[in-house]
Amino acid sequence: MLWKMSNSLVLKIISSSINISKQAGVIVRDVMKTGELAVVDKGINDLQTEADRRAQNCIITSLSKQFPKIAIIGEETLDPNDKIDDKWIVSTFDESVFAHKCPDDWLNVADEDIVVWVDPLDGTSEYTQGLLDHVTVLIGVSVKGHAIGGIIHQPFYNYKEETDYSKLGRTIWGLVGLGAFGFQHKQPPEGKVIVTTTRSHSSPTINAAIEAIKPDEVLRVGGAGHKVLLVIEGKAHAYVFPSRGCKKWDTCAPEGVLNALGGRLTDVFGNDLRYERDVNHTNELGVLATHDAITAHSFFLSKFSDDVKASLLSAQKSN
Ligand SMILES: O=P(O)(O)O[C@H]1[C@H](O)[C@@H](O)[C@H](OP(=O)(O)O)[C@@H](O)[C@H]1O
Ligand SMILES: [Mg+2]
Ligand SMILES: [Mg+2]
Ligand SMILES: [Mg+2]
Repeated sequence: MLWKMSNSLVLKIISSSINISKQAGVIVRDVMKTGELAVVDKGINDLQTEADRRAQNCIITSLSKQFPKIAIIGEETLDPNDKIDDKWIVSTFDESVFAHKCPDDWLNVADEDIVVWVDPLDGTSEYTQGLLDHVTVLIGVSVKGHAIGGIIHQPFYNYKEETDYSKLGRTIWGLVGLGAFGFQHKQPPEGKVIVTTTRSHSSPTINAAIEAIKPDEVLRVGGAGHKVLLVIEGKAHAYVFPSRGCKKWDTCAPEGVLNALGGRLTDVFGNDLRYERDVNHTNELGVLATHDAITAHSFFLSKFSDDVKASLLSAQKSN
């Protein structure tokens, strides 16, 4: 098979990132096992633990060794003298990815058009509180500013049933043109509206926006990756976050997976998020993610009032 002989750069990045995300997941579980989280307060309601630091080091070192010419942006600012253990550097590929033919759009992508966005541990606050299924490792791939694929690794998946730490975890990945793998894609229930939103960064604007939707159920959970998992597994129709605060490394991988499945992630005005290397890291105009790019997305967009939009614009101006 010809494509096996010449795997594209994009497929190689996805394939390598799957194995890297699993190693980051091992690190995240191991730090939790030691109980020594070494928490650093980065700001209001914004924590960093030893697991965030070690996992980012593992991901960025591994990716940049394999792909020295692409841009890689991670959430954490690390001490450059912090060297990592060689055993954490991943140089293998998930071969199952190469069983797929690379979609034509990604066959000839140049290194300089790629930016990989890394959130080594999404849901840090929930991690410190023992809400372990809210935690994900996110590696998102963007091409010319668009999220086209990503990996969402959930290191503690099944932790309530499985007591053997080494058997925990699952890895979901997707690429536009191929679809998404590693989970059961389900449509949310018809005849009712379920939204997922923040549990720890609520505000009057967010609450007003949710009330306007008149949902039957609101799932208040942590983690951007986790909320998008709820959407793609049919547990929620939409992830609604009309507020600043969520960053490009929170949204790139989930958006890549959603895009691969026919869903959509935009700001509250319906504009695509941009992922070029020099963009503002903050998603200033909020986030809306839905399971269906056309009908559901327009439905939820139509529920954002002028007041909600004005509040985001004025917060953007004052920053
Ligand atoms: O990677 P961390 O810092 O844990 O990422 C944060 C997000 O930045 C933040 O938007 C999420 O907020 P909500 O859960 O309140 O939506 C937070 O859970 C983490 O994912
Ligand atoms: Mg953080
Ligand atoms: Mg995050
Ligand atoms: Mg993080």
